[in-house]
Amino acid sequence: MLRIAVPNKGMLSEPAWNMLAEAGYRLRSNPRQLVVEDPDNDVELFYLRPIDIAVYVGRGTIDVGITGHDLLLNSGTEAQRHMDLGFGASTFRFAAPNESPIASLADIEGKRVATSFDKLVHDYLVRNGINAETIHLDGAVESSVQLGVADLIADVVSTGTTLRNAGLRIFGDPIMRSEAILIRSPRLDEHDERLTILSRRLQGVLTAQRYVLMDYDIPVEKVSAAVAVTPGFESPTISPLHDKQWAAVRVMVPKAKVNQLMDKLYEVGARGIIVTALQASRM
Ligand SMILES: Nc1ncnc2c1ncn2[C@@H]1O[C@H](COP(=O)(O)OP(=O)(O)OP(=O)(O)O)[C@@H](O)[C@H]1O
Ligand SMILES: O=P(O)(O)OC[C@H]1O[C@H](OP(=O)(O)OP(=O)(O)O)[C@H](O)[C@@H]1O
Ligand SMILES: [Mg+2]
Repeated sequence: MLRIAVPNKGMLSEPAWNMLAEAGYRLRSNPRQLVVEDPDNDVELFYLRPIDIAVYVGRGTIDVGITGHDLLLNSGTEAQRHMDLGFGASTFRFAAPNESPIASLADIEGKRVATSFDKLVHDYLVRNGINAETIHLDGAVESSVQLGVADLIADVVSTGTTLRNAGLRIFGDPIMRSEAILIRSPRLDEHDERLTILSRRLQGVLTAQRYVLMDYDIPVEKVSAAVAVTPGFESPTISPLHDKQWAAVRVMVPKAKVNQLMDKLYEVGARGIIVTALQASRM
C-alpha cells in the first residue's frame, strides 16, 4: 500500500481532505482516527501535523504527503517536491512595527527575528549575508515584538489582517511564495506506479476545478476560426448537425476565461454556447 501523510489540522487540512475525497480516496470518519486503510485504492492515510509531514516523508517511513512548500523547505529534509496542488497559497515575509526604523533587509543586521520557520529564515539571512538572531516561537508570532522578545518577525502572510491588527507592516521582498504541494520520499522512485496513479488522480481534480466543458454550434465555414479561439487540450470534438451548414463543437476551456471566450466565439458566429462544470477528469 502507498502510505500517504495528510494534514490533520490547520489551514491546509480541509482543502487537502476535499481534494483526496474528490480523487476517490476514503477519509477518516471521526477526528480521533489517526490512520485510515483504504484497500480498494491500495493506500493508507496517516493524519499528521503539517509541520511533521516532511520529516516522515524525508525519512522514507511514509511514501508521500501533502504539506506546504514553506514547511518542506523549513524542514531541511530530503523529501522531494513532486506536484503543486493549487491551494494554501501564502507568502512568507518580514514585518516590523509601524513606528520602527527597520525597513530593509540590511536593517535586520544584529536584530532579533521571531519566527516559527527558523531554518527558512536562517537560510535566507545567510544567503543575503545578514547576521541576526532567530527566536523560535510556535505561533502567534505577531505578538512577540510588542511583548519585547524580538525586534521584528518573519511569518506566513495571507490577507495581512493579523499583521495590521498587531501594528506591524511588511517590508522587503517576500522570503518565499508558498502553496500546498505533494512531496515524495527520496526512497520512492519518481516513476513508482502507485505514485503515478495518485498524481494523475490529483491532476484530474485540479483539471476539473480549473476547466469547464463548452459546447457551441458554428457555421461549417467558421469552424477553423472558432477552433483557433478554443483549441482545447488535444483537439476539439467537431460533430455534424442535421443542418449541413452547421457543426457542433465540444471543447474544454479554462474556467477563468469562460466569458471572454464566449464573447469572442459569438463574434466569430457561434450560437447556442453552453458551459457545463466537470465532475471529474483524467487527462
Ligand atoms: N492564512 C494562512 N495562515 C497560516 N498558514 C497558511 C495560510 N494560508 C496558507 N497557509 C499555509 O499553511 C501551512 C501552515 O500550516 P500549520 O501547520 O502552521 O497550520 P496552521 O494553519 O498555521 O494551524 P496551526 O498554526 O494552528 O497549527 C503553511 O504551509 C502555510 O503557508
Ligand atoms: O495574513 P493573515 O490572513 O492574517 O494570515 C496569517 C496568519 O495566519 C497564521 O496564523 P495561524 O492561524 O496559523 O496561527 P499561529 O500564529 O498560531 O500559527 C500565520 O501565522 C499568521 O499569523
Ligand atoms: Mg500556524
